[in-house]
Amino acid sequence: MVNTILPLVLKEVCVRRRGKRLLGPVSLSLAPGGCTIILGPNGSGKTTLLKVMHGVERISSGAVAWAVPDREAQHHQGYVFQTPIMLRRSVGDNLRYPLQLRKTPRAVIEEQVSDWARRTGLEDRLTLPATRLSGGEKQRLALGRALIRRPEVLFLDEPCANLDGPSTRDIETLLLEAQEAGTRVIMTTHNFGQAKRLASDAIFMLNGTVRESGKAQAFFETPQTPELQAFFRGDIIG
Ligand SMILES: Nc1ncnc2c1ncn2[C@@H]1O[C@H](COP(=O)(O)OP(=O)(O)OP(=O)(O)O)[C@@H](O)[C@H]1O
Repeated sequence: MVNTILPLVLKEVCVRRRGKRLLGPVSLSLAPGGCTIILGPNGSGKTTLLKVMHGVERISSGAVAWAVPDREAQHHQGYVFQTPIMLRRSVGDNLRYPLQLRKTPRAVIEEQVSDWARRTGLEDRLTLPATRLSGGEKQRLALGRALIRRPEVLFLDEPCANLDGPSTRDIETLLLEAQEAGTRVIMTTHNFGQAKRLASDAIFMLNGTVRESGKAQAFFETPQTPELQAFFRGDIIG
C-alpha cells in the first residue's frame, strides 16, 4: 500500500509522430489535492497531454515520473473518455468488473455496487444492458466505474461534452464528492463555466505547449498572456 503516487512530474516531454511535434516540450508538476483543468483550442494537445500523464501515449523524449514505480502508480489511476466505453453487460456488471479484477470479496463487491449505483442515480437500472442507457446515464456509469476503485488520480477527457445542464451538474457533483474523498482530478473541458466551477488550478495549452498555468483565481481573473486573454474573449486563436 502506498501513501501517495503524487507528485507527477513531467520533464521536457515531447511527443512526435511522423516528423510532426504534437506535444512539447512540456514540463510540469502535479502535487496532491484539488482539480486541474486543461483548457485550449481544438488540436492544442490537451488529450495528448492527458494520455501522456496516464502513461498510454508513447513519449518521444523527456521523462514522466510518479512518486512510485509506474506499474504501482497505474493501479491508483482512472481515465474517463469523452465517449463512455461500456462493457456489453448489465449496468451492475459494469460496476462489478473493476472490483472483480482486483479479486475483491463478493460481499464487498455487492455492497460497493449498490452504494455506487445510488451515488450515480442508477439504482433502478442495475439489470439493464449498459448500452441501452442514455448519454448522461452512460457517463455517470463510466464515472462510477472509475471511482468505485477509489483512484488517487482521475483523468477525464471532456466528460460532459455531449451532455445537457442537469447531466453536467450530476457529473460535477460526483467529481466534487470524489475530490472530498481524496481523488486528485485532472480534466480537459471546453466549457469555461465548468472550468471555473471545478478548477483549483488550470493549464492553458496552445500548439502543443503549456502557454500559461496557475492557481484558478489568478488564471481566470488576471490572465497574463495575450493568447489566454484572447481565448477568454472568444477570439479564434491557434
Ligand atoms: N496518433 C496521432 N498521430 C498523428 N497525429 C495525432 C495523433 N494523435 C493526435 N494527433 C494530432 O495531434 C494534435 C493534438 O491533438 P489532441 O487530440 O491532443 O488535441 P486536443 O487539444 O485534445 O483537441 P480537441 O480539443 O479537438 O479534442 C492534433 O493536431 C491531432 O490531429
